[in-house]
Amino acid sequence: MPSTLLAKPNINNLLSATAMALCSAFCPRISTNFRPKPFSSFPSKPLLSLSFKVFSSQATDASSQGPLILMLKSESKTGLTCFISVYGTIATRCYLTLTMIMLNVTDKFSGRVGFLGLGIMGSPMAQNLIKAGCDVIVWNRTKSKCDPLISLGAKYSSSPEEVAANCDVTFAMLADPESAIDVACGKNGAVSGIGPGKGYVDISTVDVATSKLINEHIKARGALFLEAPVSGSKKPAEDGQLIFLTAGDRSLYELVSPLLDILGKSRFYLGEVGNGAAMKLVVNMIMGSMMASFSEGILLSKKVGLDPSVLVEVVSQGAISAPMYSLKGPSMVKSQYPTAFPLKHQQKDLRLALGLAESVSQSTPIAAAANELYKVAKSYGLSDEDFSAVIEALKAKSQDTA
Ligand SMILES: NC(=O)C1=CN([C@@H]2O[C@H](COP(=O)(O)OP(=O)(O)OC[C@H]3O[C@@H](n4cnc5c(N)ncnc54)[C@H](OP(=O)(O)O)[C@@H]3O)[C@@H](O)[C@H]2O)C=CC1
Ligand SMILES: O=CCCC(=O)O
Repeated sequence: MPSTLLAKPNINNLLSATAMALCSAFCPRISTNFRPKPFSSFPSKPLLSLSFKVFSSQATDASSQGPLILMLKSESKTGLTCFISVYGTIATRCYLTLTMIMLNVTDKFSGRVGFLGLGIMGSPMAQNLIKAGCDVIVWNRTKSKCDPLISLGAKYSSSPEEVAANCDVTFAMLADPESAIDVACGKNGAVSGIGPGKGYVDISTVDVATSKLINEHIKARGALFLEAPVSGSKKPAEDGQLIFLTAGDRSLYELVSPLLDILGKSRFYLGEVGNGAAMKLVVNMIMGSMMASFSEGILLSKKVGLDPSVLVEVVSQGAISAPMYSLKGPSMVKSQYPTAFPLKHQQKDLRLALGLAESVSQSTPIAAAANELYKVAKSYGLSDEDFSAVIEALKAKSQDTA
């Protein structure tokens, strides 16, 4: 009997793994093609990373038709107690139902939260915090973008300095290294308002040096710093399904984890400041090259008389399938690029990733070629289109050479 199962951050994986492990332990005769019922009724959001212990069980012999009842209990450091019951009936097939009851949920952040930068990503993130009941103060360079959030209950402050002074923790979601530095360290920047006992969480995608610089300024004021760039785009931001790549002050990470869990589906703590930025740039370097390569494939398939929509379908069923291809492919085939991740930001990330590679003499010829293509796309005025519009740069290149 397994006495301890370490749960992964995703609750569905957790429940599936728990069910399967218990099932195989208690029901040795269950056929190998056993399929558990989908756990769609369980929350898809991560709740906690927990260790489960069997605290009560009643199982009949696997060969009988009787019920299997198993209770697991876990208590987290934050006082959350979680019970999982597993019921099974063994016959020709086994049906499993998992029931999870969450009790004594105390894992929440009660301070005031600042949010700087209300673009494509920042707006839905701030909105999710407000909807979750957080006390939020917003600021954005273009003030009108604050209005929808103020209608939802946010307060407004007229500078990053004021936001940081009035909040326990301040998040920043800005375009690039320059704006991240300006908003944090510039005139009336967050650094001027922050102080001991407060925290600054930069979720913008920036390079390692920028993150370290902001960290130093925040630390010099006696406050705490966490970098926390995100994987996931507009829709995951709206749905609270982002992936956080955090690094920096561990105590601030622990403090804001309940907020990250409102905004995201998982979070990684990667140690020293710079590791989160580096991880994010590596991920986006891969993504930028993938999109450039996918664009070439779509155009080549069309040139040789194939239906690119069929290519998208074929790709989606094979080993190279990726949500990104299924999501963007159909609109790319129609030459439509509704902006979720602006092309200018993808090119910025490739540029920064190439800098990172240069700093350690790592060869990245594919990313370098992709970067050139995004630069061409920018020169065609596609900066604010979705990054999938990079395909237009290839269309133009083929015309040049025809
Ligand atoms: N969109 C996406 O899918 C994802 C984006 N990211 C990253 O998140 C960050 C934000 O992205 P996204 O929301 O898409 O970008 P947007 O371009 O939609 O928003 C950028 C934000 O930065 C502000 N800003 C830009 N320049 C300055 C400046 N000089 N001073 C003050 N504020 C400034 C903008 O203010 P204003 O409204 O006044 O222009 C706006 O609030 C970027 O680093 C991006 O790479 C990460 C994951 C996914
Ligand atoms: O930085 C942008 C990332 C977009 C995504 O992860 O889908």
